[in-house]
Amino acid sequence: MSEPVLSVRNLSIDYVGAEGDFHAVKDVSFDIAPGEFFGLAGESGCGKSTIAFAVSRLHRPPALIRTGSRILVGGRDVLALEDEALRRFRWSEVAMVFQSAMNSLNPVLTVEAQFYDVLHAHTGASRAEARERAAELLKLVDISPERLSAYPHQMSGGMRQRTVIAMCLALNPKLLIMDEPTTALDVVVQREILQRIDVLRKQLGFSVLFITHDLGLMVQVSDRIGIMLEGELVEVNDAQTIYRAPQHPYTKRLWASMPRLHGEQISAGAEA
Ligand SMILES: Nc1ncnc2c1ncn2[C@@H]1O[C@H](COP(=O)(O)OP(=O)(O)OP(=O)(O)O)[C@@H](O)[C@H]1O
Repeated sequence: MSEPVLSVRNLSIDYVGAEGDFHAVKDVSFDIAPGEFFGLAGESGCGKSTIAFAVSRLHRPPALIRTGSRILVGGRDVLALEDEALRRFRWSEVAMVFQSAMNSLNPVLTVEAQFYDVLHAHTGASRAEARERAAELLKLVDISPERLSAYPHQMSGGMRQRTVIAMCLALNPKLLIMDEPTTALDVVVQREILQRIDVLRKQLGFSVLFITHDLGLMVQVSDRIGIMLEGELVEVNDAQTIYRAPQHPYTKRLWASMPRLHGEQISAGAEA
């Protein structure tokens, strides 16, 4: 495999509390290759978001990354980045779409003004340059450039979410992290957005770390999938193996607990 875009090694994260520490992530290691779509699945509370926040260096106390943990992006030690390097790292190397990202747009600014803020701060773009780039980016996510003058409340939830994704792609990041990016949207819109991301990552070459509870959806869009259980990564395999021949008993249990897809018995869960 060529040099990974993301390399997580022995990552352990605690939430430090007065009554003791809670071990949310326990000695987790995995790699994501250039252009790869990597899914992270597991039940609520197993530590998926905690990993996503650490990789973006957005974790805050009481989260504490334990000594010996390593996170490398393009070979650079993310945990050692200081202020200015960290500012450049965010957006340009790793961009993150949050669970409720569509509500993270500023309600009192037009879409154009929000693109300008990001592009001007990171590339020094003028208003005209930012407008041109923003129009290009909106087209990538199937939004007409006419929407540049819209305010967030004038767009549907799906359109707002696609706008956030377009903003995340503004500086050509190597890695796009999506933590339940479409959970609040209806199923058809969810799938359309993920299919669009899939086309874009093939076109633009970025990698994706995708987090969701929906294992069925994850299998459809991911190349490889990691399964987490209570802070540990218990299985990493290609998506088809996770679906057809899961190795870990917990992966089998996850399938068994899921509703059947298209009326078809999910063989993996059924055999478990
Ligand atoms: N700020 C915090 N303080 C204390 N414990 C926390 C904090 N944030 C998360 N946790 C705990 O850490 C564990 C992992 O949480 P995390 O949000 O990473 O899980 P998750 O797998 O992403 O869950 P979900 O799918 O529900 O988002 C959970 O048990 C959670 O309660």
